[in-house]
Amino acid sequence: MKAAVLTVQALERESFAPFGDVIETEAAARHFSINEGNTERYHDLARIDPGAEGRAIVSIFRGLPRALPFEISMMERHPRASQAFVPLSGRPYLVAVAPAGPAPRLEDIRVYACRGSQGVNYAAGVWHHPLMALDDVSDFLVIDRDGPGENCDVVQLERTGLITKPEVQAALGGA
Ligand SMILES: NC(=O)N[C@@H](O)C(=O)O
Ligand code: NI
Repeated sequence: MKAAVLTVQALERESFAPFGDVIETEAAARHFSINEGNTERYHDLARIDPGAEGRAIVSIFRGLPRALPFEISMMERHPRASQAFVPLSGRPYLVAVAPAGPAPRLEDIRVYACRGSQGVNYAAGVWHHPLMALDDVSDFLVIDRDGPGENCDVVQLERTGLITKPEVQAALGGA
């Protein structure tokens, strides 16, 4: 069956809330001045959850750019813990997510175009596609879990979806 073209939307806090957190200054519920006024603290932006017996770890993922159009044919989840991606290279990237729970169908998937100033934190169990960098090799600071037990389930989609360049450009505002 031919892959269906997926709608791409701009990442913002409210619409992403069912899947986790957006890590950006605009998403801060609280921010306040520290260091004698030299620094503004955008406070508590994401719920980092290493799960029972887990330890939160910090890594850097160096992702090769995905060529567009890109076919979404699988999704994964980390049932035991959250996983956060914060872009370090300042470039846009893509996120595809579906609610935690049963294996996602194509119609359950939401695709977001993320600016290089926006990070995401997937709540534990939220289905997502592995890192989708765009345009050039890009680094991401990743906060997720180390610990006992398997923490990555993968599913193949019965119907695949296509992420196209026009959809991505429209969501990024032509950026
Ligand atoms: N495998 C791995 O650590 N990366 C994925 O979890 C991902 O979401 O990119
Ligand atoms: Ni992951």
